[in-house]
Amino acid sequence: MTILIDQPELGVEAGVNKLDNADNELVLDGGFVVPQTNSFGQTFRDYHVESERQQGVENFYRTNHINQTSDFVKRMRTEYGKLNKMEMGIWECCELLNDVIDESDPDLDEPQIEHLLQTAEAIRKDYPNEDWMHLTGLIHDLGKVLLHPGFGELPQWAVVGDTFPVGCAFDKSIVHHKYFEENPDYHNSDYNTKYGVYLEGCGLNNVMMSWGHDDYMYLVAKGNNTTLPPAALFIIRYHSFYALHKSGAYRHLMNEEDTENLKWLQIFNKYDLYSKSKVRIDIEKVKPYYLSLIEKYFPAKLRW
Ligand SMILES: O[C@H]1[C@H](O)[C@@H](O)[C@H](O)[C@@H](O)[C@H]1O
Ligand SMILES: [Fe+2]
Ligand SMILES: [Fe+2]
Repeated sequence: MTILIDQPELGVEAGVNKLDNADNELVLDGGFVVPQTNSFGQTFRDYHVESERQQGVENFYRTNHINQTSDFVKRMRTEYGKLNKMEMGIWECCELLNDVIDESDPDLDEPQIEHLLQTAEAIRKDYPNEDWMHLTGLIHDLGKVLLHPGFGELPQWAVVGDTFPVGCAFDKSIVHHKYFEENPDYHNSDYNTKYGVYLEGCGLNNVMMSWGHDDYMYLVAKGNNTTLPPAALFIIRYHSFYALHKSGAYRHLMNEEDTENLKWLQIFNKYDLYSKSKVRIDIEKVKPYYLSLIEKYFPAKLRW
């Protein structure tokens, strides 16, 4: 059963379907107003502006780009696909993320649980009837538990940051692309062409993505027989694939189903990205609603 409770104020003005309001803030499909700047007063996803996080984020991408090889991804998918690391419920996992900070993110330095709820609540404001999207917002980053000791305490470069296909050429639109020059796959002629090991229109399901929280959470959701719709699984799996959903690269690998799902991902992305603000959510107040969604779409305990 889904419990309906009042949605707390998110601290944003109600808007209508228009592009700009008087303060030049982007207004999305409903009431959620996109802020112009992140918590640090900078524009979102600016990887070059001088800020307290810039150097750390750039170092992060350097190690990430050097180490994410086709071989590495194969090993990780096999190992973590076993889902034999832990047993726990979805909410338990949200709480585990309480002390995780993401070093790849120039826009956010808050505990992850805040980000999960901010995303979910922002979506709920504009899409009140799509409860599957609310839950997708809540769980999309849960794969970051890979950073925890119980999961082998993987390094940040193997868990967070934007993702990209391995096994074919790294697109120029990928953040800090120059660091791929130190990745062995960059010099491997099987892997460094436009198609690499893939065929035109083969479908993203057949493409190996750099290893991280997206693909892991996808494996967890699928392996535990979630009843969430395919679009939700697509969002979870590719939400960090900015080269695709923001820059339009790698479309030659997509099939028709991917094209349909991509529309939902692009809607989702606005809430994932622009809800990163200092707006606080009263966790205890919204918890009963999310527990009811978890019960609707997941078993009580999952294998991780
Ligand atoms: O730094 C961020 C963060 O790690 C997000 O969770 C991920 O989805 C983004 O793609 C990434 O750029
Ligand atoms: Fe993410
Ligand atoms: Fe996120």
